[in-house]
Amino acid sequence: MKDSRKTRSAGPLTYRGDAIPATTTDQRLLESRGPADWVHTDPWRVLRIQSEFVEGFGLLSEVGHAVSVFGSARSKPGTPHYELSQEIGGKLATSGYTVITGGGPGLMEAANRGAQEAGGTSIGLGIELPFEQSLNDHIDIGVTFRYFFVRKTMFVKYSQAFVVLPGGFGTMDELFEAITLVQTGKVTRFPVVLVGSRFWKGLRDWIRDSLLEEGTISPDDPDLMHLTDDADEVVDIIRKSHVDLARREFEAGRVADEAADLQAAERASDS
Ligand SMILES: C/C(=C\CNc1ncnc2c1ncn2[C@@H]1O[C@H](COP(=O)(O)O)[C@@H](O)[C@H]1O)CO
Repeated sequence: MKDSRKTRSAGPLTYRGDAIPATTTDQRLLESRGPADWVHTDPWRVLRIQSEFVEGFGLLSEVGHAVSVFGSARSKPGTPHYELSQEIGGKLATSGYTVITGGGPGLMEAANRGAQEAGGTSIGLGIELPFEQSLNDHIDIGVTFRYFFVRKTMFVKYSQAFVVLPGGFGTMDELFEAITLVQTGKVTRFPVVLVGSRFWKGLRDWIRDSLLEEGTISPDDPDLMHLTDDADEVVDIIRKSHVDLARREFEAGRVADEAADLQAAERASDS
């Protein structure tokens, strides 16, 4: 027999008779303005962190093959490193790679600028900092993160390679995070290319003379980083590794559309 009591739906829920709440969910949402201190609690932060992942994945998941370029926020236009970063951004773009940077000034801006001027896609993953700062003017797609660790996940997840130009603590942090992920096998798919042999020589020597000597790294570990001064070589290293990876994946039968990926990588390598 049909239930003749009054009925109320609340989303997927159905209430009948005395079970019907006095107010609707919307009414409660719109009317209540209780204490606001809960927005500064960790459970709320977890939701904000989650929403940053959602925004980042949503924005970047349809971006094609990409390379992240890191380097000093302080280098000025017209300096040799700025020009080299701009050239690298341009060459990556003409080779079909989207260029991703931290979206800030200096060598990030230079790489975005090079990519944009070459007609490629230029992405900036900015970070909220204690001082006022906006994304640089050479970005086609940008997002600003609250949390460094969420932003770092985006660089690694959506890049085919890391290119690291001279920089300060921020750049070192990005370099060593990438190298640690490669060393520990958390990522297997990308080369880390250091650009600027004069700048990086001291670090390379220290890695060999101190870390290797002390046995705190393995003999092969110094080779996890490529070193060059040449924009064309940066692109060559990345393409070769991309083709090798696509071939390995294809041979392992891992991804259904890897054949198309391999062809694309080989085409890029031939161009
Ligand atoms: C110092 C100034 C602005 C800083 N603005 C930044 N915006 C975006 N990303 C940044 C910024 N500063 C550091 N980063 C990240 O670290 C790397 C550069 O840091 P470094 O210490 O300068 O080497 C860079 O790759 C970013 O991802 C005002 O000019």
